[in-house]
Amino acid sequence: MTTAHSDSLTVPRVLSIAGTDPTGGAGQAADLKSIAAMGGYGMNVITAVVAQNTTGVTDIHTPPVEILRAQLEAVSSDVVLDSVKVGMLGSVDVIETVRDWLADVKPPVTVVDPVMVATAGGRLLRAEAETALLSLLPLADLITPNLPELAVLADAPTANTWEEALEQGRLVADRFGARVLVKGGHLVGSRTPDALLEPGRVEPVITLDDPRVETSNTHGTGCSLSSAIATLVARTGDWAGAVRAARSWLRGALEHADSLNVGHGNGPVHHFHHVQHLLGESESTERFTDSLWRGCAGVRGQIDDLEFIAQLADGSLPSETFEWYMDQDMQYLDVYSRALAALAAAAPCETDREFFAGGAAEVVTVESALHRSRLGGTQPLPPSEVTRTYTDFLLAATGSEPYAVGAAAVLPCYWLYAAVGSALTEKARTAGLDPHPYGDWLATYDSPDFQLATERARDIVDRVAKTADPATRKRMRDAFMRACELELRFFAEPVRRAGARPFAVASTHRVV
Ligand SMILES: Nc1ncnc2c1ncn2[C@@H]1O[C@H](COP(=O)(O)OP(=O)(O)O)[C@@H](O)[C@H]1O
Ligand SMILES: Cc1ncc(COP(=O)(O)OP(=O)(O)O)c(N)n1
Repeated sequence: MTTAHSDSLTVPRVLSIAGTDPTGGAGQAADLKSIAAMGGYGMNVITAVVAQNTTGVTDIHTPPVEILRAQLEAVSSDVVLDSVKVGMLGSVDVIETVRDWLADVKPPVTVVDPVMVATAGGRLLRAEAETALLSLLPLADLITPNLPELAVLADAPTANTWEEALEQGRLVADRFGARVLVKGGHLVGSRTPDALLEPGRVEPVITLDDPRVETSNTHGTGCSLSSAIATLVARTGDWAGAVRAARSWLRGALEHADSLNVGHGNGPVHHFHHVQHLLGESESTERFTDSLWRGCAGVRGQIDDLEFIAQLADGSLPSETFEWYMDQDMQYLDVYSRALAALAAAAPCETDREFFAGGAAEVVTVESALHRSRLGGTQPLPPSEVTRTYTDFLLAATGSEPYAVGAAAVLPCYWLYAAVGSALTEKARTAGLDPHPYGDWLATYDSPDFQLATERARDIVDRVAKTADPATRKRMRDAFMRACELELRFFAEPVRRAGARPFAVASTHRVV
């Protein structure tokens, strides 16, 4: 067949004739995504309804050929087809119906992926249909078999080396008078070569060879590649260029496959990895901690609205309420210092170790000094239920959870205090209170040193999140949110308690 393309063909109309995959990684779903990803307009005719997922095929229903013929007729009687990609056919009847339709319609581009077996397991072409498939292949412009399929077409054992694969490819191209894309995805080794062969020609038109992408999420790569080529060649007529561009796109899809988190077996590739940045939340631009900060916006709003915060800002907070808060905060900080020391011990690098060890010491010396000077050397009250819950959580997160989760758990104590410190200082300045009754407390958290420490804590969480697996990132997110909620309760507790019963005033503190 010839390739009739037009330079003005900006959105090629591409028909996929294929089976289904309800998990969306292979077959008709992969074809439509790949066609769209390559800028084509995708359409599809279903050959078989396949019960499959990322772990294998469990059942196949083949609709009557009358409905297949009716689908083919419906689309080709209405739409001009610029390209057709043929995938799973399954049975002799289906093959013959599609073959007769192709012979009748003569699409300008026909790419046949001779689907036989799903890599995850399960036959997709009945054994007795293999011979019938051979009768359809002369209608193809390009055949894209994987190595086991190539062996069936070449009537030979599956190739173990690239040279053997090329030899079989030449034979198949000559036998069917069609281009063959020999694909090395099933070769053992660190590279994945592909070569485009033409009938009557010994040397490949083009050979492309890259290191294998380290991922087990390769479900549907063959379907995706063949429909991408079918789309690109319809636009340009350049087979070698289409193979090169489709392969390069597929490589990106494989590199981003692990980010999808679909299924428990060999998951799909990320067909739209190249446009992810248009969603405004690309992995490359948004910091992990930015998404955490957005996630705790509700809690931050509740903190801002607390009476405790409003009264701290305008200086109207009763001194005994502030002293009770300081008492609990001192107890909290003693534990927080131990949590930071645990992170220092678990830190994977010197920079983190130095940061958390320094933080542990700083909490004891600077912040506790502020508290002690305010409380005048009194013995602490029993910790409130909120204080105990928060400190127990921190010790568990930094003592028994992975380092990444512990680092996320201690971050709110830096970040929320830095935010509250700056906002309150600003409000206090606006209120014109000089001296402010709690000015020394505000200055501690608004100080450049504390703001810088907060930035460094964020950097650490962002860095460890980059290499964390999705499950750990979720635990980091959960730990961060839990700590934010406990911060809210911690800030709310002094006023809530003051309203609940008379205050245990400073005189109840025992002198050290
Ligand atoms: N891990 C991988 N890294 C890079 N390219 C791969 C990888 N696995 C498959 N490919 C490429 O995906 C395409 C389809 O591969 P293949 O596995 O041979 O076909 P099929 O999916 O039909 O079994 C080929 O271009 C192949 O080189
Ligand atoms: C309906 C359907 N068609 C084809 C396949 C095979 O997909 P393929 O892209 O060849 O790759 P694997 O996922 O099998 O490696 C399928 N599974 N389902």
